[in-house]
Amino acid sequence: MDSNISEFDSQEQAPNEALPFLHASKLTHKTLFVSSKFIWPKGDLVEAYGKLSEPYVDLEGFLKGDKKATLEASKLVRKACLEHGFFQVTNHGVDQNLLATALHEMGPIFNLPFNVKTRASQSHPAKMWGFSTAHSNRFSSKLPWKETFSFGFDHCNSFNNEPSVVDFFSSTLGKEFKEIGVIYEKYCEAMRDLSLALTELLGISLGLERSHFRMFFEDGSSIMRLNSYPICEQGGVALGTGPHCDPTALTILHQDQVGGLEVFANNLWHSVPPSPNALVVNIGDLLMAQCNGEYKSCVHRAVVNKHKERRSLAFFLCPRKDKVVRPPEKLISDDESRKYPDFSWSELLEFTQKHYRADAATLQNFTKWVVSSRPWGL
Ligand SMILES: C=C1C[C@]23C[C@H]1CC[C@H]2[C@]1(C)CCC[C@@](C)(C(=O)O)[C@H]1[C@@H]3C(=O)O
Ligand SMILES: O=C(O)CCC(=O)C(=O)O
Ligand SMILES: [Fe+2]
Repeated sequence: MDSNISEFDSQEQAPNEALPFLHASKLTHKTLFVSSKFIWPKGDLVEAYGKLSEPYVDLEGFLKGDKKATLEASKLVRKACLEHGFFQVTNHGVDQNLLATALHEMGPIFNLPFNVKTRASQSHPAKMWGFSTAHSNRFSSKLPWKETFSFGFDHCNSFNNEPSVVDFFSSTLGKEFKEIGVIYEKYCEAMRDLSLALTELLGISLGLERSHFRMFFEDGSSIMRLNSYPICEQGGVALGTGPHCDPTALTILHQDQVGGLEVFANNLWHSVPPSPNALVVNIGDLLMAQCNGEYKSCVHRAVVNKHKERRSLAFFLCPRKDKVVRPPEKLISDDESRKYPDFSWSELLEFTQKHYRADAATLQNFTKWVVSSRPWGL
């Protein structure tokens, strides 16, 4: 992993030469060549060894309040989180039509004309919302082979000064996108409800009050990201999203049936074939810090596809920005065993947006960065 704090600080904004290239490949559906900016180090390109045998957690009984089913589900979640931080959930209660519609409506969004996308692009590297093409305005190498559209979702109706999803769509994409904005607002509401329910399972699995994490997140403001991965005929050198842990707490990913998500476990990459009735869940850095490293933040990536465009929707659960991340006493044997400093979500988020490109070692490097800047240390 060659990204480091100074690289991000020192580089000037990358010229947008990637933009025409990506659009050229999309327009002609033929990849002319892969610009060197999209080529990843060989260490990041090691092929997957096989399929991941992650647990499929059936949530039906848990969501109905069945005590035995809840215990069973929490045991499966615990096993997955101790191993690699990744599992899938079935009977999750999210409306299948809403899931299908949210995936389908990504078409009109990503097929918008170039000038509309440019107007709705992330206006400044530190601004997270809107379109981004290969993050070419933020990075100058190892560009991800993807277009993204990101927006915020306030769990409690603009408590965190986030505009509503509907207002964001209308103001950013145009009034004709109001109805699509309603769909994504409903989608985010469903993801909020499911992710908060999952925090209860996580609390139970750690021997905490089931409300412990729910209370920490319920008045938060989460990140919603639509990912479009264009066809890349020259596979083997580019990556849709490079190896990383999500800096956030917990991610619920809904993917189409193309495939490309991979998880790093037992020192090997494993593919995660899409499962039509399941949603992917992975633990992020924030939750790993909240349990003092007991659960693993999932290392994952998205590989490119030579024949088909791939789409996914990622809901990243986040608390309020001023919330301080500190493990409960029950999970800390003594002060010496603290692996991470107390920090606010806004500190970690700002670190990933202004100083360090999130990768598979974000939390470790954030810890070094924080401890070096605080005279009292950890
Ligand atoms: C807090 C965040 C930063 C990223 C979006 C959310 C959660 C996932 C992060 C990300 C996807 C991890 C891989 C690198 C990244 C730069 C990307 O490829 O998009 C990350 C996101 C970001 O910084 O925009
Ligand atoms: O699209 C995928 O399969 C993974 C995307 C991802 O990991 C992310 O956006 O953080
Ligand atoms: Fe991710």
